[in-house]
Amino acid sequence: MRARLTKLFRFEAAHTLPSLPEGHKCRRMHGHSFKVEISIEGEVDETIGWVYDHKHISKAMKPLMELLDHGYLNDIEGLESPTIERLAGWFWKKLEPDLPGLAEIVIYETPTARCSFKGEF
Ligand SMILES: Nc1nc2c(c(=O)[nH]1)N=C([C@H](O)[C@H](O)COP(=O)(O)OP(=O)(O)OP(=O)(O)O)CN2
Ligand SMILES: [Zn+2]
Repeated sequence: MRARLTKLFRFEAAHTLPSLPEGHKCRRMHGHSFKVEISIEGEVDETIGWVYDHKHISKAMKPLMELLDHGYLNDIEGLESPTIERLAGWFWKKLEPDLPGLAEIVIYETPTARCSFKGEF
């Protein structure tokens, strides 16, 4: 049996989008309550009944959450122009080495806007 396992995280952060045209409201510094869904896929271990302990996802995310939460995203290496697309790619590169079967990352920037990414660079 194969299954997909998803863990949800959230962080608060400020950003600007400096590449946008002069006058665009997103060039002004502002903040979001970001939500991040990390999904892995794999075979379910027949004895234990899980793909792997979702604690592994939390452990891999901990240093990233500490870096991002209440931070200014533009100051973080690789996030100089922090759209949700860029954030999704950034999370993928950071997490892939530690999370076997990483399948999808979804970033919510507002209640109505999200980006999903499956590792296709
Ligand atoms: N493709 C993307 N488009 C936009 C991004 C992004 O990362 N990728 N980001 C932004 C800004 O961060 C902006 O702050 C988002 O806020 P807003 O435009 O107000 O978003 P809403 O979902 O609330 O927009 P409504 O259309 O008013 O519902 C902008 N675009
Ligand atoms: Zn924004």
